[in-house]
Amino acid sequence: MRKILAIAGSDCSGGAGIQADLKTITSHKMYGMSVITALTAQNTTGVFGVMESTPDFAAKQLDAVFSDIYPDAVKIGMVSSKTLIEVIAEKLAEYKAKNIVLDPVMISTSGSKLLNDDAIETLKYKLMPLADIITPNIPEAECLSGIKIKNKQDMEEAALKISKNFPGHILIKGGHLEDSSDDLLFHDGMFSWYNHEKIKNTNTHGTGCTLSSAIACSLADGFTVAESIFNAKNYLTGALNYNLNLGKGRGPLNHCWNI
Ligand SMILES: Nc1ncnc2c1ncn2[C@@H]1O[C@H](COP(=O)(O)OP(=O)(O)OP(=O)(O)O)[C@@H](O)[C@H]1O
Ligand SMILES: Cc1ncc(CO)c(N)n1
Repeated sequence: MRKILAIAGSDCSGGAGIQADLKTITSHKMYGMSVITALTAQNTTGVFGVMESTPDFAAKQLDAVFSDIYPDAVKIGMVSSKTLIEVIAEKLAEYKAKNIVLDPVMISTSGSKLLNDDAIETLKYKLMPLADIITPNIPEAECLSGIKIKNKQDMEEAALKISKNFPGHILIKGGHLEDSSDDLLFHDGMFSWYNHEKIKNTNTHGTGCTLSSAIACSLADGFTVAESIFNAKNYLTGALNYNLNLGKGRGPLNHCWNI
């Protein structure tokens, strides 16, 4: 049984965060574990409150997991503060965690801030170096690169800029583009595009969390990063295509589609 650890925030409405991660991991028939970095009060319409874990308590959770059931892959999502990022980076290095997928969560689909401004540098220089792959969406790639992204050419330019500080795989997700949702992978000087038909479904809450967890599952199974992205996109397409329609805003995905 493959074991996957998700380090992320809780979304009480079940669409994003730890809930999306654990649903994705279970749908892959793997064993999911969680280190919860924050509780959020949110639903399909917005984020109404955030209560962070203390850094000490996050460290205790990481010790409890790593000292007992060593994960085959780790997905990192929402980590909102500098001190939390620091403690997570220290623990992942101490335990020599492998197959690390970092989704640098900054803002929710509904537009709420999930990362403090003073934590961006720590994310860039302490957590990113530990990751095998980072999966920023367009606003996150803009923040990491300092480039305004309006089209696919800008995505390539942003990836090149991010690669100056990060040698791993950079997947810029295109879900926020108007006329496509193509994702760009940059690694070792090479661009690869994951072209995909844009599905007519506005219920996209948790797509980013789902994609990064699904990538972690395939990495744990021994697939390469490029293969893992391909598998994860297939999983995500199934969950989006189901057209689940819950809540009054941007609803969640259906993780039961392939069980
Ligand atoms: N309408 C769509 N049709 C097909 N794929 C989509 C669609 N919307 C998003 N995706 C895919 O979902 C994944 C996540 O993309 P997106 O850019 O929305 O991430 P995100 O903003 O981090 O997600 P989240 O809503 O969880 O914050 C990408 O692989 C993207 O291509
Ligand atoms: C807890 C959490 N993590 C990530 C996101 C981004 O979708 C969210 N909305 N909530």
